[in-house]
Amino acid sequence: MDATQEYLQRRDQLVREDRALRVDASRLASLTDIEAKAEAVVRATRAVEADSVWGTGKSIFDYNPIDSTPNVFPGMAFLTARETVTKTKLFQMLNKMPKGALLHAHLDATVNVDVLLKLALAQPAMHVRAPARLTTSNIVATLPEFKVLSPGAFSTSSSLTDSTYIGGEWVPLYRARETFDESLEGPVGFDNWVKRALTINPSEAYGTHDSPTKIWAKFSSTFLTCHNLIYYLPIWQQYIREFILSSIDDGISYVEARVNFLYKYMTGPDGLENLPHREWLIIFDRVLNEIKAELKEQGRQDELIGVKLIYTTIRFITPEELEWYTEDALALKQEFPHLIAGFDLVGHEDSLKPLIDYIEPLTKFMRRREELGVDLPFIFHAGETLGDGNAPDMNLYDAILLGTKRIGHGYSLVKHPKLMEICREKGIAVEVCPISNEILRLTSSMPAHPLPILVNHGVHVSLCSDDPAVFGNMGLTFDFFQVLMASEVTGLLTLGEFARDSIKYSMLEDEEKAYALGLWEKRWLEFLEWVGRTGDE
Ligand SMILES: O=c1[nH]cnc2c1ncn2[C@@H]1O[C@H](CO)[C@@H](O)[C@H]1O
Repeated sequence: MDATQEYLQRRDQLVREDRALRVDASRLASLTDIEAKAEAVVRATRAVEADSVWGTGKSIFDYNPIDSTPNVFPGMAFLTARETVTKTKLFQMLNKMPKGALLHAHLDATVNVDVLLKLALAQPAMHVRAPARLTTSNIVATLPEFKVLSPGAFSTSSSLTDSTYIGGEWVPLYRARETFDESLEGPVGFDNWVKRALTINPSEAYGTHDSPTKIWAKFSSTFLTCHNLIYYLPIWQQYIREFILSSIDDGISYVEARVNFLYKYMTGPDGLENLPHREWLIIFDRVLNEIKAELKEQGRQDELIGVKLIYTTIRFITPEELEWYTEDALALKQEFPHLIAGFDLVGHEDSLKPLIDYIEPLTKFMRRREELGVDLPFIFHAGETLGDGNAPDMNLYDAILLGTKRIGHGYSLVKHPKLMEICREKGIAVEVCPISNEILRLTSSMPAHPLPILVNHGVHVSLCSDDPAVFGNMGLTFDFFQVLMASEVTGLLTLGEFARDSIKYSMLEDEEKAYALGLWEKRWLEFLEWVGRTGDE
């Protein structure tokens, strides 16, 4: 062997050793022909598009002081890349991939805003108002407010833009849209006004609100605005249906969705806000069963394993108030054991209460769980921060000590070698939300995201969309795409490993899990074969 050959061998060996802990290491060690072929097709497609779609075609020696061509690169900021992404061959391939489970999504932000608006417009009881008549000069600075009024109390007011509109008056939603003034672009202008309030746009994320705290102010306002649209039973039941069906369309076969139980009641068909949490679950169960029955009729029952809910409330409540919620969650779990998967506290970690502030009610909850023999695990958000040793970063220690089954986000986990080791040993997977982290300004783009650090340390992850209606990353294809573009080590088979892990680290019972994995493996194999064939075309 000559010196070069020997060097190359040592080089290969070092790379292998360095990558030995990776979550995909054992799978990559021996590939079937089908796996190897699909992997090669995806890598080749990515390489071509890295140039043809995401390249600038310029060398670093081509300096032009007034260059204004757009700044494109693989894994670039999602909101400016989105349209281009959807046109790529790679995206179209990934769209067909069986994704496994979606383990981290806040139900309030899971239905496309166009669809939500359409559902709301069909409800005569849904009203909208603004603090003053809307004009070209105030519309951008004004947020809509929605409310369901009781049948006897419908408003006769007809326009938000007419000179007769008195600020604060309710207008039926569909009428406010029909009468929206031409100077504000009529009904289309109305739709855009509502949609702007429910989503984050690129100029906010990358311009005016380019810091975690500023973008969270916008982000929080989207939840306040959409609440009254969603938590009206006639809409809610259609909303859930839409969420489940659109997830199936994206190749997701199982979901654990976080539901915000902060508000104690939802508005019923009579316009009264009086439906308690258990009614929500009764409806949820009904919608889920209807969908399962329809799928079965169509011979598609294998496309949906199920949907479970993670009980959440928000980290601004007092520790005393938390006791009400933990008791509520325990009661719901006892009544609907098949529907409730876990318990979590959500909201902006940087500014709200850390887990340690709730340690009394949380340990009391653990005792109560034991007494009642109820299996209701913690699945905590923790470490969704840029901080190092600050309160949200310290949430990671508490989440782990409290026995969390998974970690939501865990963005700062890579700073903690001991905690990563514990995650590895105890099988605590991290719900990584790549696009969410980028839009909420923790990372400027995907190449700067810490995901490869977790993967290289052998910490298991599942990729998640978090709040797709607000970010525009509906389904899981966008998150899988961004991750694939941002690493040369990660390939299709790594994505497959993430999908497999999303089922393995779900809260499904052992038997359900084995069944779900079996179905996924079957679809995965068909998908790999299909990808391979596209390489022959
Ligand atoms: O990424 C996140 N981290 C923490 N909390 C979140 C995130 N996305 C949404 N919510 C919280 O979930 C509630 C709706 O269910 C919202 O109030 C929002 O604050």
